[in-house]
Parts: sequence; C-alpha cells; structure tokens
Amino acid sequence: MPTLPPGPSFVLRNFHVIATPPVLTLITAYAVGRFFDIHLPVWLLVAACLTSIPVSQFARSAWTDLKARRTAAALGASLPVRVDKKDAKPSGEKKYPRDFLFKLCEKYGNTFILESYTFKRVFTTEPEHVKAVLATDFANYQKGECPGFRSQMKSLLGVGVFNADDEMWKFHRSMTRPFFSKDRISHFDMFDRHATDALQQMKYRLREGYAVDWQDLVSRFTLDSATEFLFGKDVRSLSAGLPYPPTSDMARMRTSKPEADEFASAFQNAQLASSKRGRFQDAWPLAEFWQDKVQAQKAAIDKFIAPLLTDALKKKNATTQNEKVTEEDTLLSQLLKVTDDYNIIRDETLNILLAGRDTTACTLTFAIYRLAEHKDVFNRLREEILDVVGPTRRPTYDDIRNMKYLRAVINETLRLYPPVPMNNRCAVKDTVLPATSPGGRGLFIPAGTKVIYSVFLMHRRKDLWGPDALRWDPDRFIDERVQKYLTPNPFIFLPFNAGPRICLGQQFAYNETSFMLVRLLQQFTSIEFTPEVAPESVVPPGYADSPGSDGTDRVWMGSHLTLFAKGGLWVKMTEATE
Ligand code: HEM
Repeated sequence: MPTLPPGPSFVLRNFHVIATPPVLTLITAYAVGRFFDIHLPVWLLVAACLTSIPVSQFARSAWTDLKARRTAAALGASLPVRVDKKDAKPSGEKKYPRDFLFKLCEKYGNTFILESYTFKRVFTTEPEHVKAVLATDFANYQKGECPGFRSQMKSLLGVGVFNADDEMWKFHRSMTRPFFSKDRISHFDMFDRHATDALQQMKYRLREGYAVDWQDLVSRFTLDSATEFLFGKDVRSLSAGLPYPPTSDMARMRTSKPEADEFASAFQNAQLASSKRGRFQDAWPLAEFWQDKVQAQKAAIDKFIAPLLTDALKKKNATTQNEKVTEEDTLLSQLLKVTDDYNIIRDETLNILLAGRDTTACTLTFAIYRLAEHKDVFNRLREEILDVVGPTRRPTYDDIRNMKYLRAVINETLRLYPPVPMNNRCAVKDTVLPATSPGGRGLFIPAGTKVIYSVFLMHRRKDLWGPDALRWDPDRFIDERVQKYLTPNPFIFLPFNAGPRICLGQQFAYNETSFMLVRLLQQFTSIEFTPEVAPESVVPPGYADSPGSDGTDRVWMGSHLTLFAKGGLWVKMTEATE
C-alpha cells in the first residue's frame, strides 16, 4: 500500500488538534450572530480562527500547570524550579558544548523545567533522579510517546531494541542478549584484522609526512568490525583509503573508492538527518513535507544489508530448523533462529550498528586526543602495555582484563567525553522524583513529561567528583578518589546507562577500545595533536571561560546522537623502532 509523504500524513494525523479551535470559534461566532444579532466582520473572524490555535494551546498548558501544582501538593511534592524564559536560550553553536546548561545548573540547581512555547521538559544532572528514571522507577519512564527520540528515529531504526518499549523492547533485548556472550565479544581475530589494516594504512600516510585523521580512521575500524560482527561481512570502509589533511596539497587527490564509502556516508547522513529533526520535535514532518530525508539515505544502507538478509533467509529455509549456534555465527544468524521476519531482523541489526559504532569510535577518538595532550599518561600506559603484552604479541582477553591503567584511561575518557552526552525518557504515569536532601520534597513529574538527563554535565560536577573534576586524570579511577566519590555513589558515572536498559555492548566496547589502544601503543612511541592542518577543527573562542571546562580543551566538540570532534582529530605519531 503506498504511504503518504511525511507532511500530509502529519497533517491528517493532527487534523483534530489544528481544526478543533477554529471550528469552535466559528460555531461560537454563529451562535453570537444568531442569538444576539452581533455579526463579526470577516477579517475579525479569520483573525479569531487563526489565533484560536495558539490560544487554545496556552489555555491547555495553563490548565495542565494548575493540575500539576494541585497534584504535587496533594502528594507532598513540589514542582521542579522553572527556568526563566530569558535564560533558556542556548548560547550559540560556537560555545563549549552544553555551555548554557552548565550556566542554568549554576543558577537553578541540578533539576529544572525548561520551557519553549508551551512545551515543557524537565532537565536533570542529579544522580538520584537519573537513578529513578533508569532503574528504581524504570516502569514509569519509557523512550515513549513524548515528542522526540522515537518519532525522530523511526525512519532509521524502526522499532528495534534501541527505539522500542514494553513487550517489543523485551522481545528485542532477549533475542539479542545471548549474542553478547564472553566468547563472541572477545572476537579478537576480527579486531586484529581490522586494526592491522587501519594501523598499516596510517603508517603509510605518516611516512609520507602527512597527519592522519584518527577520528576518521577509527570510525572506519569500528564500522568494519561492527558490520562483520553483525552480518558476517564487513562494508570494507577502510579500503576507501584515508583522507589527506584539508590544508595539504594532496587533499583533492584522495584515492577514495566511492562504493566503499557509500554505506558509511549514508549511515552518517541518516543519523545527522534524524538528529536535525530534534529542532522541530514531533512536528519534523512539516520540515520534510514531501520527502523523508532519512529514507533517501536508507536506500543506500539497504543496498548493503538487503542482499545479506535475503541470502541468509533463503539459506535458513534450505536447512534444518533450530541448529545450534556455532562460533562462526553472526548476530544475523542468531536472529534468524528466532524469527524470519525481514523487517525485524533489519531493524535490529541497524539498531545495534547505530548503538555500537560511533560510541566506540568516539571513545577511541577522545582517548587519543587526551593521550596526545598528556605525555606522562601516554608513557605510563605504554609501559603497562609493554609489560603485560610486550611489543608485538596480540593481547588476550585476560591481558586486557588485567591492565588496570588501561581501563582507567578508558573510563576517564568516558567520564569527560561520554559518547552519549544527553538522553531522555518520557514519564508514562504521574510520578515523583526522590527528594535529594533530608526532609526535602520530591519533585512531581506529570505523565507525558519528557525528562532529559545529561551525563556529560553530571560527569563534570565538582560536588560529585571533587574540586579537580574538570581535569582529565585517569588516576581518579585507581587512587583514593574511587572510595571517596565513586564507590558510595556509583550512579555518578553512567556512560553506559544503568538499570534494565543498560548498554548490551559495554564489554564488547571495552574489548574493542582496549584492543585498538594496545595495538597502537605497541607500535607508536608518541602522538602529536595537530589541529592546525584542518582549519575546521580549530576550537572557536568561548572555550576558555566555560563553567564546564578547565579551559584546556583544544578539540571543537559537536554532537548529533553521539559526541564527535568537529573537523576530525588530526594527529602525527612516531613509529616504534624497538
Ligand atoms: C563506548 C562505547 C559505548 C557506549 C558509551 C554506549 C552507551 C550506551 C548507552 C548510553 C545506551 C543507552 C541508550 C538508551 O537507553 O537510551 C546504550 C544502549 C545500548 N548499547 Fe551501547 N554503548 C557503547 C557501545 C556499544 C556497542 C559496541 C554495542 C554493540 C555492539 C552496544 C549496544 C547497545 C545496545 C543494543 C543498547 C540498547 C539496550 C536497550 O535499550 O535495552 N553499545 N549504549
């Protein structure tokens, strides 16, 4: 059945909301004319009909506020403090990320209401509140029906594990979970092949005397690893070759093979297009009236996935039922044992690709950025790697588990540069966030409220992490600060989320990140950060005086669904000779 374009479909779905106030206005005008003989001029009637839409929305909003205040009082709770509208505007694209939110927290505390037009959402960086949303009051918060994530992401993700709630989510999670067993996530053969390929290409480029965009390199590494893990066949994005620095004479002569980049750029563009919808909330179809911009990218993504899926489905039908999963099995073949619904399998694999690819690339990007800036940490980490693994041997699962400093470097990177900096949930029923001080009141959250939480801000709070919270210092995950801050309050560190929806790929991500860092530091003795070769990546003014930064950041951060370095992370490295 042909589907309507997004705009007309949105208008039809919301026709009653748009049409009811003008229709009521017309009925009232007719009644006034009929019974009181007062006839409004046409221009006034038209103006009244047009203004009736926002007026009805404000009236509804005022009524909801009143109801919320009464229910909160009845429950012995308060409403979160409301941010003054004049303070609620972001401070502009070129500031430190979330700069305006840091300032709002300083002024209004760690949980408050942000309002634009009649749309209110609660924002929090309070561990107790995040804990309630993700764990202790899990049933009351879903990805849900609030304006935002699900509707924006549906064209790309369908209803896979990342985007689903209730029974559908349980179905997807239980179907996918067995695949993340220790054996499979320690698939070091696969990591090794792609890491070797990536590092070899990097060496050639460095030997030519050019800097390398590490972010681009690890995005290809994680894409090839993830697609192989999921489908049993990688998209070979590394084979497209590496870009030259934009300021170099070679920049225009990149030897890319467009087909190798097609999947990667379609996937990237689909994410960008999905996250741009955030500006319009659920009204995004009006901005893409005749064409869903994500669908256009999805065609290129499907070009890679469809033949693999169709082929796998055909094979499944040709073999006996319920064969045991063997070591070579991919997530795709695991899913085929549970269902042969093409759409469910496609959605699920794409969800995991989205969940797992950029997040790990982001961790590797910011770890290298910080290692380049902290030579002492680099040297100490390299020493640990050479002690435990040596200069050439492939690391094992146990090696990685035993390298405490390596884990601290990764955790400290995840703390200051959490790949998923912001997230949100929708309250499905009236509920109360717990009081955060003895004798204090809980905060009432009416059903339908969007609750946004930011681990980016929470991970940088000095009252939670100590006076040096803004400094990148892996020792804080090893020394007495662990007992002082983290052990008594584990919800202050949530790069992977918490509760029933905790990241399924956490261990996979630690393994993949560790593996790449070990391989890299075995082969290189130093890293130099060279942002000057890519003008785009040079940080804008406004970084030094942000309340969220210690003023030392030299990377211009951006985020769509995940955090990234704008313009790339350009580095030079020195090869080991030993
Ligand atoms: C450093 C790397 C990673 C970070 C920081 C990270 C972070 C997260 C976060 C914050 C969520 C919660 C999202 C939400 O509920 O709104 C999540 C969920 C998820 N992650 Fe990860 N992730 C990483 C790597 C991976 C990898 C490598 C995979 C798979 C190969 C993966 C698979 C998933 C899945 C399937 C979910 C959905 C769980 C659910 O909703 O039940 N993640 N991840």
